[in-house]
Amino acid sequence: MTTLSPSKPIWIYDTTLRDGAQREGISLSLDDKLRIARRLDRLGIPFIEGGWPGANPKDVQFFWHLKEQPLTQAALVAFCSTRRPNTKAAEDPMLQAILSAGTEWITFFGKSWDLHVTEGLHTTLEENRAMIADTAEYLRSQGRRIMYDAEHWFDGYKKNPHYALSTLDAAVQAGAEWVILCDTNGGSLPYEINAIVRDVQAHFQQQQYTVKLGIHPHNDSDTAVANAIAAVQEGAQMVQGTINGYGERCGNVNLCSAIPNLQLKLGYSCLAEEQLANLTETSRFVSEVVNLAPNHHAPFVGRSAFAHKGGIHVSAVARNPLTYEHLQPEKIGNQRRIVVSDQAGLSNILAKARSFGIDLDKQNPACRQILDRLKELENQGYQFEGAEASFELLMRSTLGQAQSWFEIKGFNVHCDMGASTPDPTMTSNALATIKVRVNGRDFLEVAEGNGPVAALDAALRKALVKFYPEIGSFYLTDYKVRILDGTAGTSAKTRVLVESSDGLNRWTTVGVSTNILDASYQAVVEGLEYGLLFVHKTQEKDSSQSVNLASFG
Ligand SMILES: CC(=O)SCCNC(=O)CCNC(=O)[C@H](O)C(C)(C)COP(=O)(O)OP(=O)(O)OC[C@H]1O[C@@H](n2cnc3c(N)ncnc32)[C@H](O)[C@@H]1OP(=O)(O)O
Ligand SMILES: CC(=O)C(=O)O
Repeated sequence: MTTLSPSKPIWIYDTTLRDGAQREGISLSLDDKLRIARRLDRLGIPFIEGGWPGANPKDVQFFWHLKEQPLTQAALVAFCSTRRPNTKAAEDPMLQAILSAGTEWITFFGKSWDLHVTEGLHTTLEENRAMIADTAEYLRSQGRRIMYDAEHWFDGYKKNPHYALSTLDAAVQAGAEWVILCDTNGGSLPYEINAIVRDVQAHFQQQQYTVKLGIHPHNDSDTAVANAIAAVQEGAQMVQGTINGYGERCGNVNLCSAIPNLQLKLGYSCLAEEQLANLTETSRFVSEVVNLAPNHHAPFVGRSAFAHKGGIHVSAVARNPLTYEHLQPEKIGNQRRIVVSDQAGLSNILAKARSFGIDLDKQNPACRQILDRLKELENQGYQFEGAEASFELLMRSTLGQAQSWFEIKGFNVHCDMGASTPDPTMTSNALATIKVRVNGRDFLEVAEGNGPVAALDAALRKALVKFYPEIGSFYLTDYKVRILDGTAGTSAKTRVLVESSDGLNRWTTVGVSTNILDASYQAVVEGLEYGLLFVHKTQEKDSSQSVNLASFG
């Protein structure tokens, strides 16, 4: 079991695999669930809720897999509801399925709000209390440890505090070790959380309960993180939430924000310090597995969370990062980024040069030339913040450091779009001819493609791969087109962003023209040039390292 520092421990309970999977657009396979569980286990999350065994075959298999090959640190938790009204807990098939999952811990949820009891469950207030107590007692009698999720706690308490508190009494007196107050509809604001958690603490003290308290906020009012913090400040010791805030409707509390706020700002202990530095990677891993694009602007873990764009900011951050950063990005495994755009100043150029391994000094007049060229091109429609490879090529060419790998002497693309009903078996409808000069000699190449850009790209590679075999491993991973002046109709200027890869690294280049083919051509050519530059830079670095090592040998 995970051990936390004794100073102000907060138990993090992850429900990405259950409540997170209730988000529209997420559909996890068994393998996805297992991969996420193991990653959260490595991160040191103490409680991982795996799902609702019995609700679907996948969740049954998930618990079965983890029974065979258990997690190493975390306690795996099975989730379910109370028994059905007017039945016996021992005869409830759903509770039998939960027990078969074989976990030490079980979380079950019950109704706190009288409206839900009478209108949702269609039963009496008394029977609902009995359902809670019987479920806890039965699961306890089977040797399990119990957490009780008080569904709709805050709404229920606001409407009928006396009845709501009596449902908690039922759970605690029947042996629940934790009571978790759920803001199920996500409508509460932090001041309400403060006041209500304080009332619950007072009630528990009066009853001399030793049960521990947790919070499970949803984000419908965009205050889930603030609500979790408010509850913790009133004495809650557990936060139930999800990675990246995934969850039904607007999501659950985002653990990637709650954890660093609690730990780095308020001095609570949620994760081991060295594990906190894996939070960014975990956030991105989970977004990859659930197949949702990461939110670049997410606080703490987003790609842009520490990205500086304005020249004034970059200049100050270069002197002292505290000027525009609320904490050190490395603490949660993120990193500072400097973005180049028409909002840049010389400081952005210098910072970028450093990151490219280019030795550049503010006194060098080329520095201002690069900045002016950047602003002029951005004014024409280029966008370098999303195309850093093109910016490195621009910088090197202004500094006279560009290597001439090849020169395009001309190209021609022919598209055959004549057929009124396209033949689905036809893989090619475009033909590109290109003349390229390499090492002082001209070469003519022809290639087909299923579109003009594909044909041009194929012809170019065919001409170059003889000289630069590494080009054989480059491929296009993304192609984006944006119309820059929408009112100009089909004669509008277009910006094309091309992302290329060598299987390990990715880089993006940009082209702008009123002719979409010309814009694509610029971006594709720069993609190949940058790929060659990158491969050669890496080889030089590797060989200089081996020379250094040899000199130590
Ligand atoms: C706040 C939360 O996030 S709670 C978790 C919500 N998550 C899910 O619902 C996902 C998993 N759910 C499921 O797979 C299914 O809904 C199941 C297997 C649980 C139940 O399926 P079904 O038997 O077909 O019932 P259905 O989904 O239509 O309705 C839910 C039933 O649970 C009952 N129920 C709701 N809350 C509770 C509770 N706390 N205790 C006992 N029963 C409850 C409802 O009254 C309803 O009963 P009814 O069938 O007698 O009308
Ligand atoms: C239990 C739960 O997920 C909720 O009330 O939101």
